[in-house]
Amino acid sequence: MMPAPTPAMPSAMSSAPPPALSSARTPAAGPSGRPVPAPDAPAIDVRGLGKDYGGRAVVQTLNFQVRPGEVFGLLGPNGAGKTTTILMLLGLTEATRGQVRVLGEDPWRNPLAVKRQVGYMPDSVGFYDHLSARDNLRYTARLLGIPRQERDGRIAEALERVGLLDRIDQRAGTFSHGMRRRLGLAEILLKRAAIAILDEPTSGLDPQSTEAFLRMIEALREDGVTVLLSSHLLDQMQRICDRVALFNAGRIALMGPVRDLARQVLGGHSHEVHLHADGPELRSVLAAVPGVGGVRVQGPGHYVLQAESDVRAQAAQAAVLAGAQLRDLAVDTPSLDRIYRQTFTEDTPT
Ligand SMILES: Nc1ncnc2c1ncn2[C@@H]1O[C@H](COP(=O)(O)OP(=O)(O)OP(=O)(O)O)[C@@H](O)[C@H]1O
Repeated sequence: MMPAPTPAMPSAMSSAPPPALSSARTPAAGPSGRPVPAPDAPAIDVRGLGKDYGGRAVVQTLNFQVRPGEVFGLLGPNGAGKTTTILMLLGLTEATRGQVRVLGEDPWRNPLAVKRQVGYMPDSVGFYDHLSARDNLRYTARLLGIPRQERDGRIAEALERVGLLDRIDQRAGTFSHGMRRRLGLAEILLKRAAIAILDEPTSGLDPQSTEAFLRMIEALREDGVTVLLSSHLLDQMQRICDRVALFNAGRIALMGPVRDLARQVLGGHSHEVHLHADGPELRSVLAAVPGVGGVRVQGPGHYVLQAESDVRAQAAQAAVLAGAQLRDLAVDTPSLDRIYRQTFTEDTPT
């Protein structure tokens, strides 16, 4: 493969075989003789997974499943254990405990079977700097065994999708950080991987490049690719992830769709409506608006409504009918950053 700064794939397994995962496979065998994953099996199935370095658990005991076609985010601060988890999913480092199946395969026992179907973009993408984008991808295409007559067409298609077709003959060594990331994604597209694993995909990108990259990840989802990504940029990822696992100190502290996490952490509500109005005491009027679960007064004439949905219109109408003069109205759906901060300041794991 290309000279990415990642450890080499292990060629043999060195631990006792783990017990079979309960639902990840059907007993049927495919043409290779290997078990074929059931159609409803998770794309990635992680059970009790952990990793120790020097006697210290850097990944504790993870349990999560990623469904086919889902965009799943492993999110948390630097050093939380996200990259170590990804390396275990790829069979690039051996788990100390627990089990992983990627498309029904054990990545430590069958790293090549996993590698065939999984595209990986590491935190720092490595290419042959003296070669053009086209030649870097030709090299990859040869390693992937893509038939010669298909290679150039697929390379052009992949580069077009990441917006690098006009740079096809430019040397990778002259590419900016953002362009290298896009070239990394082109490699995954070239491979037609069923799963894309992206480590910190938008780290170091300016806002415009970040936006472009997020759209490219959304396009992967539209293609039915399962995406697992890691990031410490929680708010950027909140938009594109179907579900997130929030990491803290090697553990998943919260997992689910962002809106569910907001409900869990913010007292059962997913929206806050801020209403500023001059006039009579409005608290009881606003509390009676359908869908409002609670009202707090945050300052003079500043009411905060906790609700299950965006109730701005109903709240404004109720305030005006009660004789108030509306000054400002806004809705706030809590950001992942806020959920994270709130969780870990109130409940800091040891
Ligand atoms: N090969 C190693 N030997 C010893 N400790 C390691 C090794 N690799 C990672 N660690 C430690 O494991 C912990 C988790 O690191 P990891 O890289 O998985 O975190 P991360 O969440 O991906 O953060 P980052 O985004 O900074 O990479 C850190 O404390 C790190 O120092």
